[in-house]
Amino acid sequence: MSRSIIAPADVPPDERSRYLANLDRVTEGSGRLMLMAGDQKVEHLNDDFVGTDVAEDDGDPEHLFRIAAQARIGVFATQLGLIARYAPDYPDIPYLVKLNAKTNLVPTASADPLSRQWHTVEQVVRLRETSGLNIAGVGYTIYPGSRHEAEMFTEAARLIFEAHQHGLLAVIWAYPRGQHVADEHDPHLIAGVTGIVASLGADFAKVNAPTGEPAVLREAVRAAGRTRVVCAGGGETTAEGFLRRLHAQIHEAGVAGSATGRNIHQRPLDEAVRFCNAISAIGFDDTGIDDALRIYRGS
Ligand SMILES: O=P(O)(O)OC[C@H]1O[C@](O)(COP(=O)(O)O)[C@@H](O)[C@@H]1O
Repeated sequence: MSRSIIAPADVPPDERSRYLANLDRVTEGSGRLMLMAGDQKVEHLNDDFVGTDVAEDDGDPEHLFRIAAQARIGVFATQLGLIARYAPDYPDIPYLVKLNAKTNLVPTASADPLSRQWHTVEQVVRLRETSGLNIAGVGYTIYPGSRHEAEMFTEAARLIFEAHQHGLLAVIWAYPRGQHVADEHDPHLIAGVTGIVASLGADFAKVNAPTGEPAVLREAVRAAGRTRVVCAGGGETTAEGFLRRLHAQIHEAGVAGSATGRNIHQRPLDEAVRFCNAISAIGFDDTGIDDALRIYRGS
C-alpha cells in the first residue's frame, strides 16, 4: 500500500508528514499499535491502583510515567492534566491525550453511560506547540447502545476530523454499554462497534476482547476495514496467559497491536518495564511467545 493513501483525506497535505511520523512512532513502523493505557484514575478511580495483587508502586500516578519512560512502548495514553503535570520530567515519552472520561460510580443499570469531552483538539495542539512535548494523538471513548450515543458520536466525529487536520492520530475506545446492551462482549456486536469507529474515521478502534477464542475477533477486524483494531488488556491475568492471548489475537485474527492498562501498571516498575518490552516485541517484531517470555523474565 503506497504511503500516500495511508493518510486519510482529512489529513491536509501540509500535515501528512507529521501524521505519518506519528503513526510510525506509535507502531515503530510496524503498523501495529502498542498503547499503554493510564486513564483509569477517572474510569475506575483508585480501585485499579491499590489492592492485594497491585504493586505498591502503583499508588503514585508517577509510576505510570516511570514505566512509560523506561519501557519500549508506542504511546502512553492518559488525561491532559496528568500529562501537563508530569511530562516535563518525562519529555521523551510519546503521549496520547485522552479527551473524555467518566467514573464508574453511576451503575449502568441506573443510567446509560455518557462520557463528555474535556479538552478541545485546539487546546491539545496549543499544549504540543508551547511545551514541545511529543503528543502523537488523541483518544476518546464511545459507548454505542447508550441512550447518549448520539452525543458521543458527534463529539468523536468532530475531534477525529480536527485531530487529522493537525497531523494527530485518533484512537477510539469503543465499549457497547447501556441498558439496551445485553452482552457487551458479544463478538458480532463488537464487530458492529468497530464498524462505527471506522465510520467515525478513527485510526484505531480499542475494544474489550469478545467472549471466545481470539479468532472470533476476525469479524471485528474485517468490519473495521482500514481502521485498525486493538484490544484492552482486561483485568489481572498471568503474564504468559496475556502474551499468548495477544499473540493469538494478532496472528489468528489480524488484530493490529495492543492497548493495555492494568496488566502493565499493576506490576512493580522493573517487571512492568519488562512486560511492556515483551508486548512490544510481539507486536512490533513478530517475536514468538518463548522469546517474548524470555524478555519478560529478563532471562
Ligand atoms: O471497561 P471499563 O471497566 O469501563 O474500563 C475502561 C478502561 O479500561 C481501559 O481500557 C484499560 O484497559 P485494561 O483493561 O487493559 O486495564 C482504559 O483505557 C479504559 O478507560
